Amino acid sequence: MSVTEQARPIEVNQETGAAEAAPRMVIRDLHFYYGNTHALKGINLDVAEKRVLAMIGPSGCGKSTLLRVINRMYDLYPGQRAEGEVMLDDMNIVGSSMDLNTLRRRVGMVFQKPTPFQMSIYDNVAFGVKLHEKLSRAEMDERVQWSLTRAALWDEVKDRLKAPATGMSGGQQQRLCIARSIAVRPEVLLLDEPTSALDPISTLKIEELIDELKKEFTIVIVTHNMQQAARCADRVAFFYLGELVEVDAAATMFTTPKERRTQEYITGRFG
Ligand SMILES: Nc1ncnc2c1ncn2[C@@H]1O[C@H](COP(=O)(O)OP(=O)(O)OP(=O)(O)O)[C@@H](O)[C@H]1O
Repeated sequence: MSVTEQARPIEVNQETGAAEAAPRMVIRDLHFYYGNTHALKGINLDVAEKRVLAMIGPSGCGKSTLLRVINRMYDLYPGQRAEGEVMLDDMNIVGSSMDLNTLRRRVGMVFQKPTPFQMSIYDNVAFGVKLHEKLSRAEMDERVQWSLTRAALWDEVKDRLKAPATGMSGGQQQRLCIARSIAVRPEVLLLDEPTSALDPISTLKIEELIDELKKEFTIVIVTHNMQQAARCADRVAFFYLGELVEVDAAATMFTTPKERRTQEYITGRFG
């Protein structure tokens, strides 16, 4: 039996005995190298469907690297390589069998700093959709509205869809980037410190949005903010020096972590 097959059974919560959500993505024995730097060391992790998984850990522990592997962004850089499995259905993202266009449609990514394109609000959202689908004008209008509504932005921008996206506030730009990502209807949404450049009110809006989005999408968020992880995540994974130290339900992780290093990190003793 392969390691992937072993991972398939639905997890059971040890305390309640209830079945957890089935894994949408299954990561097995994943290693990543930047040249000679061994940045991820044998990661095993299930990402449950329509749940929020937060990845936490001190700077340099490999959180962003893991997101980059899931989206195969390292493909562009010679000298960077991944070994192991990141299974989405029966496709290994790390292998070259999944074509990059398909991967980008199925797995969306939002970065730390808002990165709107130099085009109108409407075109920002429609851009990725045009690459993957042939929609009529009316269908595209509907998709743009659907995405902006889900990103909690529609009411703020519906009267200025043709205005340049660069004229929006930082918080609005970040919600636009989320709208752009979900417009292609990905299965998994990766958020790399999505609120670190935002003010508290915009941060709160994005956190509320994450709570809504998980009804339809599987979400992985990297955050340095423990309160944010506690507020948004169903499960939390703690990384240290390229290893996954511990993963558990958010409530358990922040009250009774099993490992001393986790305890020290979440109580602010290092990192
Ligand atoms: N382009 C690169 N070339 C070489 N080493 C890199 C590169 N990017 C990251 N690393 C190394 O890989 C390790 C993991 O880095 P990564 O950026 O994934 O950490 P992180 O946990 O996301 O950190 P942060 O919280 O500061 O963003 C670190 O040791 C880092 O120095």
